Amino acid sequence: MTASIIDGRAFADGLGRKIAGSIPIFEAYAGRRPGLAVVLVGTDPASEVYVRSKGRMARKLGMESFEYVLPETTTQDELLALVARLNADDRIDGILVQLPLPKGLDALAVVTAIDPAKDVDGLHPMSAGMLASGLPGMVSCTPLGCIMLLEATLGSLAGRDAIVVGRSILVGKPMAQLLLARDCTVTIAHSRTRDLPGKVAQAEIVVAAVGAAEMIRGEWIRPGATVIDIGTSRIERDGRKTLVGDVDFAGAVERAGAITPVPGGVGPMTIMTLMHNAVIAAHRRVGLPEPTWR
Ligand SMILES: NC(=O)C1=CN([C@@H]2O[C@H](COP(=O)(O)OP(=O)(O)OC[C@H]3O[C@@H](n4cnc5c(N)ncnc54)[C@H](OP(=O)(O)O)[C@@H]3O)[C@@H](O)[C@H]2O)C=CC1
Ligand SMILES: Nc1nc(=O)c2c([nH]1)NC[C@@H]1CN(c3ccc(C(=O)N[C@@H](CCC(=O)O)C(=O)O)cc3)C=[N+]21
Repeated sequence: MTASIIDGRAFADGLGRKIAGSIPIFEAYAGRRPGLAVVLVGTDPASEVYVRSKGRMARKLGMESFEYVLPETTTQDELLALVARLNADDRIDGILVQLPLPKGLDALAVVTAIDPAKDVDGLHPMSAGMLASGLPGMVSCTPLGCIMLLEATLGSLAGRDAIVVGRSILVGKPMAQLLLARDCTVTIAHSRTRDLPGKVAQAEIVVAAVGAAEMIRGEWIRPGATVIDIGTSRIERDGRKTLVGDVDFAGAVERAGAITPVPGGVGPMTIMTLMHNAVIAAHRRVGLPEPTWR
């Protein structure tokens, strides 16, 4: 069996067209465009690329983009002051603080300072609690994009056995919550999990969010399973730098029913679901009914 490839880029393009279509309607009502603020502290080159592409996409869809690049030496108080200013700024509907932060800065304290109504990353404890309670809060972009890809591939997820490898606040935990809310039976694996290969082998849905290049081997995959690869690692292969996922793609593609590639799978969806969340937040903030794009 050779897996079908889940084309995250094409799916993201389609979602982007729908989001762009809703923005003139918002603008006519609110008298402004939805605004997204992205904050980057320090000069990590990969983060700079992502922050720039987020700003570019926001403008392309017709939103207003506010980008803040702060020096590595920024203090906790300075960062909190910026967050407070963004919270108070009515032109801004969504705030994303790119993680990880430089050493010495307390990410949880910064994230907790964000107005939950503007928490487009779904990182605030209030957002996590809303998700766990089944209430309409902001849902972390990456897991949201993965759910959209899974439902587009499989239809209903109800009753399926799913494993999420990784339990971070940004990715693994909200991913597991979203699968649970769609009536999957969910296993959450992490660095202390025993017999990961055996547990992966039972799953009809495998979501990998570890950050370890190709650690999930093709032989582990249950034949016909749907594989969503969130990980992105830059490695050197045959003397060239390449971007690979957490899944051994070449092996898994021989067994899976469907699989996301890296690049071109979850990554482009993450950027688009960030736009999605910013536009949803904008509608909620001005009291407009939320558009439904699915
Ligand atoms: N494509 C995209 O849009 C995005 C990609 N990413 C990528 O996804 C990956 C994960 O990101 P993130 O969740 O933030 O990373 P974290 O480092 O915060 O979390 C990694 C998780 O993997 C677990 N883990 C580590 N080693 C193993 C192992 N050997 N076996 C099983 N589990 C293990 C850790 O377990 P423990 O809790 O026990 O330490 C932890 O829960 C990264 O590569 C990141 O770059 C992230 C966001 C968006
Ligand atoms: N607060 C916060 N929220 C995040 O969502 C967040 C973050 N911090 N820190 C870093 C991770 C990583 N992340 C990615 C986004 C897009 C691609 C992406 O577009 N990848 C392309 C490839 C891009 C390339 O070639 O480098 C793809 O997979 O096709 C990847 C990774 C968001 N993250």
